[in-house]
Amino acid sequence: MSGDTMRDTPGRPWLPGGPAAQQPDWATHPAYAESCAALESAPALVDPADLDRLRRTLAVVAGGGATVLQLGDCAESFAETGTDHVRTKTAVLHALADEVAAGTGAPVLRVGRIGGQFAKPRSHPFTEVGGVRLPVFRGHLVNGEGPTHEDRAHDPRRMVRAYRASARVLRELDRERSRRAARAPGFDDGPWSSHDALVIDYEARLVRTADGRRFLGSTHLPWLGDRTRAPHSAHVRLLAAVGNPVALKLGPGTDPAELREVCALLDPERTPGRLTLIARMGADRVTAALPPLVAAVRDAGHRPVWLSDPMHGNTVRVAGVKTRHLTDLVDEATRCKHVLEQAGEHPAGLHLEVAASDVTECLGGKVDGVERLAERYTTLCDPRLNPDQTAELLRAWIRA
Ligand SMILES: O=C[C@H](O)[C@H](O)COP(=O)(O)O
Ligand SMILES: C=C(OP(=O)(O)O)C(=O)O
Ligand SMILES: [Mn+2]
Repeated sequence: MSGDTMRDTPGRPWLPGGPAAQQPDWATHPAYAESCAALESAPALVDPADLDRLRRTLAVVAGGGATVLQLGDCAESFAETGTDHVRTKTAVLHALADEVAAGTGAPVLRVGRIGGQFAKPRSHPFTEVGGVRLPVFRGHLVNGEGPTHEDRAHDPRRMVRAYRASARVLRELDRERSRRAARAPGFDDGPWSSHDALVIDYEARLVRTADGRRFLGSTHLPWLGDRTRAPHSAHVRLLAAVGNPVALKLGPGTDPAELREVCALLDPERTPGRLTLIARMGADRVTAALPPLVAAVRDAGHRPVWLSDPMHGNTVRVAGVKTRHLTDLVDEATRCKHVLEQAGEHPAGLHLEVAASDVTECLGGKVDGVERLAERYTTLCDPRLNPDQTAELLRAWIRA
């Protein structure tokens, strides 16, 4: 995106109507209009032909012929979008996916929470740091994590920085996919990008048209979080209007009738590979909460890819620190697998928050006590597994 193009040829935005939860408060910022215009005239970050390719691969997954590993940071950092960072992250994704492929005997589709995972829905708008009340950190697309009012201010210029950071990452993913395709043509296993399509100002201004069809130009596989998937929300209207494969997070409060309504809006033609549903119920709730949802979706004729996110329903505070117990994650992932198998569905894989380095944010494996959490606790938002903990979880899931 060159500066000149950004200013001289403002596009005509397509914007979804409807209420939008969890949005930044920045419409009166002096740089708001200019930042939106910059995005409107910027090229799409993904190729629409790739979106069809990914959808076809997801259709293979939905039919039981492959599994999916979708993982990465809870919140990506602008500071970790250089080529070396991306290569380190994709190397971890491939190493873990290769283990799953060896363990299941089936190909593994590799999807990162990467190349745009810069916006976070939060439980509370404010937080207290050292006795000072500050706006909560909402991801680098919206504000900074520093504990000052200045850093926490919502700044629309960050949308342009997010676009540029995503462009760097996605270019590297494209190169990586081409290298893999040249080495092993056939099953198109990625790595593909995905993120929570949370900030409507950003996402809607990256909607583009190709061959008369709209597509979301910010990522390959956008998902909607558990807090933003209401049937007539701007978020659902946004994803209903674009041709990308799309995903939804489903928490324990998901109502089967409401889910059917959303699935009908997102997947009216029952297109194989269009819809991925990610259960994030909590280890204690998945066995009761998931079966009615599986039945509702299937009875309505959809054939989604079913994934388990065992992270977001199992966050706890231990000695004031946000963490997750690996044992809970194993419990939820394996229970989810059993529920899906009993319902005659393919347990298609896992959606995980994983760091590319040896962090100490979740309890389990070598992180064997609360006192160890402080050693390398570097996440910008939720606690991530390190690669060893992830491998342990994957082995348990494969065995279950
Ligand atoms: O990543 C997901 C959410 O942003 C996160 O779980 C919310 O965390 P919070 O409850 O600390 O706001
Ligand atoms: C916010 C997230 O998840 P959920 O919407 O499931 O809470 C996330 O994946 O980081
Ligand atoms: Mn998270």
